[in-house]
Amino acid sequence: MSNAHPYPPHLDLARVRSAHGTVALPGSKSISNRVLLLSALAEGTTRLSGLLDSDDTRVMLAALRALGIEVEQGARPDEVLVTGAQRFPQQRADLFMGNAGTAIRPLTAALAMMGGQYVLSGVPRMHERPIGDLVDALRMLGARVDYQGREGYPPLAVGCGRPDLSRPVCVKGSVSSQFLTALLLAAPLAVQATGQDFAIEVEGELISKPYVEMTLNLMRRYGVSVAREGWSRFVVPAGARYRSPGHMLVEGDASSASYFLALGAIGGGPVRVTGVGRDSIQGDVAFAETLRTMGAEVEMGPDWIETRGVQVAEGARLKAFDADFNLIPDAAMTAAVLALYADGPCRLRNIASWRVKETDRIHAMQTELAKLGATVEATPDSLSITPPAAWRAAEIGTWDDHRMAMCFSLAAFGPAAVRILDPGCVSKTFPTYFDVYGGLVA
Ligand SMILES: O=C(O)C1=C[C@@H](OP(=O)(O)O)[C@@H](O)[C@H](O)C1
Ligand SMILES: C=C(OP(=O)(O)O)C(=O)O
Repeated sequence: MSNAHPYPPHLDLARVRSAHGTVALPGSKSISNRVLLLSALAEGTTRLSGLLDSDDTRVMLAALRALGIEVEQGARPDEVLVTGAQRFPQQRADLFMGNAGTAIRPLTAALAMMGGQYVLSGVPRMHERPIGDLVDALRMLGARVDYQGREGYPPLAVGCGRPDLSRPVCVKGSVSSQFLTALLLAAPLAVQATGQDFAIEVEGELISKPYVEMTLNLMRRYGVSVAREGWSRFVVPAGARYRSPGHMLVEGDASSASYFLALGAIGGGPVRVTGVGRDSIQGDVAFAETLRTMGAEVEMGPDWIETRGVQVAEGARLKAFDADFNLIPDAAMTAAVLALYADGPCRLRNIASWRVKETDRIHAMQTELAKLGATVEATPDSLSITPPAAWRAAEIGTWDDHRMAMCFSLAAFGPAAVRILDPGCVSKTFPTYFDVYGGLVA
């Protein structure tokens, strides 16, 4: 993992009035880490193009290499060739997963299905992010997974259990959808041994549903079709086995797109992002609809989105909103900062998962928006934001959360000076974010 942060310890944002231009998006984090794992578990070699290069994908790549998977650089810088092994060649490894939920959760499930001697750990915050619901499900199957520190959290030790997939397993879906995603992705590794279908039942409410849809879509491209009954039961067929599709093009990241689409909505525009559009398999493209309800004009093609809007620096306002953001938890942070420019109080509902992500995002967002002069009320699962009557200059803490840094860049359209602390934390998913941002605003 590169620690070469291209940014200084803090960044004083230039006050800006307008935004326009076109951005070719970096690859989707969620798709990149899924297809890296799927390719590693598939028969054959997969050429992955458009892969994201950031902390989250680097920890996944390093883990796969440590597990004995052959990964070669492709002909282009954003291309790798992954040669799959249906089992990981290395039976022992210590794997550092940074703060990447999309790496540690699916890998834990895959390693537990195979058995071996593995340790998975991460940065201190990763050791505060829950994984107990996944571990419970894996143990129910007979896998061996032990906590090395606090019960319910990484670091984890995976041992040699004997997962038995002939009975259904239950997993809770209310804390993170990544636990269900992890079980789905890993199931074909053990289902072959049983000669029977394997059922996963979801207990309680499932959050962040579009990410599960993305998992199913990508599994299909690798030859495994999962049958389902709504969101409560998923059946992986007997004999399921991953086969390389040969080539996979990773879409641009729809969550990263949200910052630029927001720039078009508050800086006049037009701002166009390329790499995601109408044909995307990422739920966060629905953020374009959120912008529409705030008054922005949105156009979409198969693989691009363009926004135009008002100029908030000239005193224009976005329309206030009150909405359920459970389906787009990541892009929802962008909406929270846009509330600074709304014509009335705004509310984000059903976002409890924010509390267990890179930081407690409800608390972090409340703290930093308040510094700028907004009135913010938080509940366990919602945030109400009244735009500032009088803006105040602020040093914005980013809480080691890439999205805090990226979405607060939108505060530069306000009348007060804004300093972003530790802007380098964007390296989790978008190492060059502030350069791209700088190319769009004036
Ligand atoms: O499966 C995925 O790729 C993701 C699922 C979401 O997490 P939750 O299911 O924990 O909300 C999202 O916030 C995360 O950035 C990526
Ligand atoms: C929640 C996020 O990441 P993770 O994949 O680590 O859960 C995120 O990127 O906003």
